[in-house]
This record gives sequence, C-alpha cells and structure tokens, in this order.
Amino acid sequence: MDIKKVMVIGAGQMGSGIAQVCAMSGYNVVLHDLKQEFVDRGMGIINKNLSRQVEKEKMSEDNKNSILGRINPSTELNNAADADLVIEAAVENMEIKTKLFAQLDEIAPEHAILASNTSSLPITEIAAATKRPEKVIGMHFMNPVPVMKLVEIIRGLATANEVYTAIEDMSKSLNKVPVEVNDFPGFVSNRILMPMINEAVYTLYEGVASKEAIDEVMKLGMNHPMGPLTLADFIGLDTCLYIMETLHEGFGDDKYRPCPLLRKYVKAGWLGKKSGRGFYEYS
Ligand SMILES: CC(=O)CC(=O)SCCNC(=O)CCNC(=O)[C@H](O)C(C)(C)COP(=O)(O)OP(=O)(O)OC[C@H]1O[C@@H](n2cnc3c(N)ncnc32)[C@H](O)[C@@H]1OP(=O)(O)O
Ligand SMILES: NC(=O)C1=CN([C@@H]2O[C@H](COP(=O)(O)OP(=O)(O)OC[C@H]3O[C@@H](n4cnc5c(N)ncnc54)[C@H](OP(=O)(O)O)[C@@H]3O)[C@@H](O)[C@H]2O)C=CC1
Repeated sequence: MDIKKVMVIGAGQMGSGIAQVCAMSGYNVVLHDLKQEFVDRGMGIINKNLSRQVEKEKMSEDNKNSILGRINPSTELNNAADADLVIEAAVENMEIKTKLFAQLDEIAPEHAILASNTSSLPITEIAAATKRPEKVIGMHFMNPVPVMKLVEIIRGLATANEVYTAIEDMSKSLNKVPVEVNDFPGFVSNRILMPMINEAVYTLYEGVASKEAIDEVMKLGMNHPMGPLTLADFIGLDTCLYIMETLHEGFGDDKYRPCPLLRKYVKAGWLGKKSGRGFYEYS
C-alpha cells in the first residue's frame, strides 16, 4: 500500500503534532478541523515548533517553509476524497468518532486506510461504523508527538494484516517505534498510565499531600519527567476523564472509577494547559 497523502482530522494538540511529523517525513498532509480558527490554531502550533528548531539551528528556514508548504488546511471533510490514509484525532468521544468514520467511509477512496488516534476507545466498535472494518486501525501517538517515539498500533477484530503492515511501515517512516497491541479498553498505554494519574488525583482529593508534593514525589522518587498532576494538565483533564470512563465501563470494575475531583474540574472547564487552568494555572 503506497501512502502519499495523509488527512488528519482534528487540529488540536495531537492532530497538529501528527500533521507536523507526517509533513516532516515528506507526506502531503491535509489538516482538517470544524472551523478555520481551529485549523489556524493548529498551524500556529506547528509553525512555533518548527521555528524553535530553526532558532536552535537544528533546521533551516527553507526546510521549515517546505514542511509548512506540505500541510494544507481544510474545513471540508470532502477533502478526504483523494487521501490514502486518514488519521482521526478529534475529541475522545465514541459518538463523534463513529459519525466521522461513517462519513469518511463514504468519502475516502476504496483503498484508503482509516486510522484513529483514540486513547482508549474500542477500534472494533469504531470500525463497525464503516463498510471497510478491515481497513480500520488504531494509530496511537503520544504527546508531544514530535518528541515521543512510541506509536501504539491497535488491531481491531477485522483489521487486515496488510493494513497493519502498512501502518507499521508508515510509523517507522516517521522515525517512530511501533508497538503492536490488541483491542482492549485503554490498550496498554492508558490502561497502565491513567489509573496512576487518577490515583494521584485521589491522593490530592483525600488531602494526603499538596499537588506540588505529589508531583515532586513521582518526579524525584520515580524519575518521571513530569509529576502525574502536571502530566494530567498536559494531556487534558477532559481526555483523562474520558479515558477513565472508558476503562470503568469497558471492564465494569470499580477500581477504574474516575475521581470526583477530576469530574469537578472538567465540569468547571478547567481542562489543564489547553484551557489555561487545571491543577495548575498557565499564562
Ligand atoms: C493520553 C494518551 O493517550 C497518551 C499520552 O500521550 S500520555 C503522555 C505521554 N507523554 C509524556 O508522558 C510526556 C512526559 N514529559 C516529558 O517526556 C518531558 O517533560 C517533555 C518531553 C514533554 C519535555 O521535556 P523537557 O526535557 O522538560 O523539555 P525541553 O528540554 O524543553 O524539551 C526537550 C525537547 O522536546 C521539545 N519539546 C518540548 N515540549 C514540546 C512540545 N509540547 N511540542 C513539541 N516539542 C516539544 C523541545 O523543543 C526539545 O527539543 P530538542 O531536543 O530538539 O531541542
Ligand atoms: N492529549 C493527549 O495527550 C492525547 C490525546 N490522544 C487522543 O487524541 C484525540 C485528540 O486529543 P487532543 O488533541 O488532546 O484534543 P484537543 O481538544 O486538543 O483537540 C481536538 C480537536 O478536534 C476537534 N474536533 C472535535 N470534533 C470534531 C469533528 N467532528 N471533526 C473535526 N474536528 C473535531 C476539536 O474542535 P473543538 O475545539 O471545537 O472541540 C479540537 O480542535 C483524542 O481522541 C485523544 O484521546 C491520544 C494521545 C495523547
């Protein structure tokens, strides 16, 4: 399968990062979101990341411009009509994702692979919204995408072997390390990471220690690059809550119950770094 043109759906923190690394590896990219202002925000993040590389003399201005030139903004889903691969990175919500995949199935060419960057939602269920479940796969990048090496590749029940191989090869072409996992709530990454973050929120909720102390313990004691509450803010508290809800519902086990404090913050619109306030405040 020859992948040349990639469409990325959702120009948020993940979608913009995915578009950036694809363009850096020579793919023609379409970066799509619902409104022009969201696409502009995504393009702004990419521009800032590349400009930082230029300032550090790790990239030439010409190279930056040609990477940016390979990314075409879009607010029309019909732009999927000539895509070889669509990578969906919209919000972590099954209803939104299944609706998008049903539409993309109608628009994208027959040979196109439809991938989701979902953090936790079942790929098999997303695939069932299409008439090409064998061409649907999970392609789970880590945040920040330009820095993190892992791509967790998730096989749905019907995913074809050649589709898996194409996505594995594509991930390698992005200088990432693919790891194969099966379709289970939270896959491997978030089944292990998110309960730790949720437990850190409980630790704060129960007054065991301050947020700074909790983060310091995990940073200095366990050598984590970020404390769990800082990391939750970085991921997005809405995304953390959605993932915990998927684990809770998917396994039917109360050990995955989301902490009420996490729920409260999300209800308040305190979504972390992206909204300016989460456990910490950001200017
Ligand atoms: C929720 C899910 O479904 C799955 C997930 O993604 S879970 C989240 C997974 N991610 C993590 O756990 C990240 C944990 N944190 C870290 O690894 C580090 O704190 C970090 C890589 C984010 C920053 O590292 P740091 O050493 O503190 O920062 P810093 O020295 O400023 O940056 C290191 C490099 O990363 C780059 N960088 C840092 N933040 C970046 C960002 N947000 N976007 C792009 N590049 C970034 C810097 O430009 C720098 O690049 P160079 O080496 O080319 O100069
Ligand atoms: N944050 C993280 O650390 C990671 C997240 N993920 C996953 O990646 C996906 C995106 O997360 P993230 O980038 O953090 O989220 P963001 O909130 O930063 O971005 C999501 C973007 O998708 C847009 N969007 C929502 N609905 C649609 C739609 N129907 N069509 C097109 N665009 C849409 C949003 O617009 P609007 O602002 O209007 O809602 C927003 O711009 C989620 O599935 C998440 O679980 C995976 C790995 C890590």
